[in-house]
Amino acid sequence: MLSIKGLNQFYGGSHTLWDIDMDIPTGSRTCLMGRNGMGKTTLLRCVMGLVSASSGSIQFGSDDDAARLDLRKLSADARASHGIGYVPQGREIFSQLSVEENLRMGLIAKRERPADALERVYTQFPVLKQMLRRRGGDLSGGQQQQLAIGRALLLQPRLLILDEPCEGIQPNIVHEIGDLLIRLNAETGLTVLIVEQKLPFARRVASDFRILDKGRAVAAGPIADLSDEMVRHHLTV
Ligand SMILES: Nc1ncnc2c1ncn2[C@@H]1O[C@H](COP(=O)(O)OP(=O)(O)OP(=O)(O)O)[C@@H](O)[C@H]1O
Repeated sequence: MLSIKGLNQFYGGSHTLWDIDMDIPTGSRTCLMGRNGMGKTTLLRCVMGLVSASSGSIQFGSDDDAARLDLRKLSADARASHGIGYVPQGREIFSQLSVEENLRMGLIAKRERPADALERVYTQFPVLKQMLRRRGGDLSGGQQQQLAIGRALLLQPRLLILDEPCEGIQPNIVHEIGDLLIRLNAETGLTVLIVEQKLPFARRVASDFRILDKGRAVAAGPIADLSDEMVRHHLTV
């Protein structure tokens, strides 16, 4: 679904991502892990076109898709409309806009009737329907996260990328978000790429893991192969 090869990225003179090779299989729920500051958000932002890579390739499309897209040639907007949904770290809800207005911001590139797309999201997140007129800033952290995920799902992505969606959210909502990702993946085949530092969540929700350490991809495999040794070496603070 996503194939990254030889990717390097710099912030000014600071070399942040080093020769990253990483495959995200179609239909997987892959958890990108690593300690703080190791480059996880930067890698997601390279995929979304929000920071530019200095070299390497990022290909997107089904594994048997002859017409795979070279994402580095597309603008950030075009990447979203080609089927990549993104829930950024910190959610980026417009706090002065209503829930409905926040959702409509996700529909800008949509050809389908907005009402149908919105109804689909309300079915997945009934709490959003009850709160349509509330301001985004008045929602709890968990409700804001559901709003951010709902907004990303409006364009019916094939790949959903989430950056630490459970940060600052109460445990029962964290559990619900995990259930939602598992259900969407099972029912619609949505491929999920998630940055998450909480091990129990990763072990419950992910099918696969990838680890970044000091800007390098150092370990990968099915989540069942994530060993205590890898955790100690690359993840424990
Ligand atoms: N806009 C920026 N300009 C300069 N340096 C940056 C910028 N954003 C991040 N960095 C640096 O790049 C490195 C990787 O940061 P990044 O946020 O990608 O890591 P991360 O693994 O997502 O960390 P966290 O878990 O804390 O979000 C860090 O050293 C960080 O300080």
